[in-house]
Amino acid sequence: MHVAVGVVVRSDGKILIARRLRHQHMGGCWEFPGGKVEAGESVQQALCRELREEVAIAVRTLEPLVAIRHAYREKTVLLDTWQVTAFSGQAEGREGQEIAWVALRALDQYHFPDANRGIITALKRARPGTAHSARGR
Ligand SMILES: Nc1nc2c([nH]c(=O)n2[C@@H]2O[C@H](COP(=O)(O)OP(=O)(O)OP(=O)(O)O)[C@@H](O)[C@H]2O)c(=O)[nH]1
Ligand SMILES: [Mg+2]
Repeated sequence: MHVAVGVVVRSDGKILIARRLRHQHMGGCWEFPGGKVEAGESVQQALCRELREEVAIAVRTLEPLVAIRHAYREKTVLLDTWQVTAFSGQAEGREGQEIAWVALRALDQYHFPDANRGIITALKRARPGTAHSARGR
């Protein structure tokens, strides 16, 4: 399962996380917002759509962070993860989910699915790069 995942970074450096709903896979865990890439969609398009649907933000620029393949007992996911370096809108949990803005060093205090370990490691290593436009992809 190909999943578009967004690490949304605010100007103060804090990162957007959301809490998965009880009935979902990994319910109760915190996540970086995102969702499945649908047929005919690029990963960037999926990411823009999911962030609008789930947390009401419009992506302006993004850059690749890391892709993590992880096998859960029930399924294997490819977390195609992008850093969102500019966006507009006020984040809110559009599906009734809790959201939080947290500092990178505070992420360890939240419980994420096992697959996310590699994302957090990559994030800690990440250096500012060249932002790619979200348009025209
Ligand atoms: N969005 C997101 N999904 C993650 C993360 N970590 C992780 O293991 N996943 C897994 O990736 C899979 C797909 O993500 P999703 O459930 O958000 O997909 P979606 O928004 O299209 O869901 P839907 O089927 O309710 O419409 C889930 O099995 C989820 O548990 C993460 O940080 N963010
Ligand atoms: Mg989702």
